Amino acid sequence: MKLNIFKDADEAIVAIADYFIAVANEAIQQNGSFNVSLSGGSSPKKLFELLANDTLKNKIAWEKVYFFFGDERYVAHDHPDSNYLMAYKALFAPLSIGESQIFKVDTGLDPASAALSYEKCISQHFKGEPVFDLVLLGLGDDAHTASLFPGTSVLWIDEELVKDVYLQDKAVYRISMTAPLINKAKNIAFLTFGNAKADAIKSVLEDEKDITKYPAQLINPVNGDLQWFIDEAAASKLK
Ligand SMILES: O=C(O)[C@H](O)[C@@H](O)[C@H](O)[C@H](O)COP(=O)(O)O
Repeated sequence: MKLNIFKDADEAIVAIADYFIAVANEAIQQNGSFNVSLSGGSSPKKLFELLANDTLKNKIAWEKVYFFFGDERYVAHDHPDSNYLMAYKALFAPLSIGESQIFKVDTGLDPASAALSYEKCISQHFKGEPVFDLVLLGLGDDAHTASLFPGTSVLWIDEELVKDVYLQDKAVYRISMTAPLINKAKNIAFLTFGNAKADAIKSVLEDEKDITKYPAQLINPVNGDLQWFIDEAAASKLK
């Protein structure tokens, strides 16, 4: 695991953008394509916008990139909370990414069927072992990642690749990749910044192992590389 600490969020975002480009080009050179799972929430928005800007957009052969989602809110794709919608506006539309390259969660199905359908979609795409070239992750201030939230049963899944997750406190469903799927990836990278994440990062990286309280501790690639891209504010509680 490599912990990269930057002065501020913008420096962390520039660094992870360069990392994204390097991983993408290595995958495309080796296998002819780049399979990436995008994180949701607000943290990655500026990363996506940076990758799509005039300076960086020509660094990757985007027609060889296939996009998946580490998790999705159980809402329509035009709902403001949709992770797909955020990525569409910040990345897919500016780069004119073809629909055939984007694998959305079918939130038109019931939650359990949406999860099963997404799992089948992933398995069919990889025609076997689903090994992402890169999984981008964020971290919640409660130490969740993707939709692996504290105290949820999805934390104990060791078979399924995708699961529906009911968040009782918010009375909403999420659809999430499971830790076993994420951990198959060749590269996993967290992008996390801001004071609000300092306690969670300290718990995940330095506190006792307790995945019920700190689900992001589940993230441990089987054979791949794990990197954190954080700013000094988020690192402020680390020893
Ligand atoms: O759908 C989501 O919300 C994400 O996948 C989630 O795991 C996110 O990465 C964290 O909650 C951090 O969210 P912020 O980046 O908004 O702080």
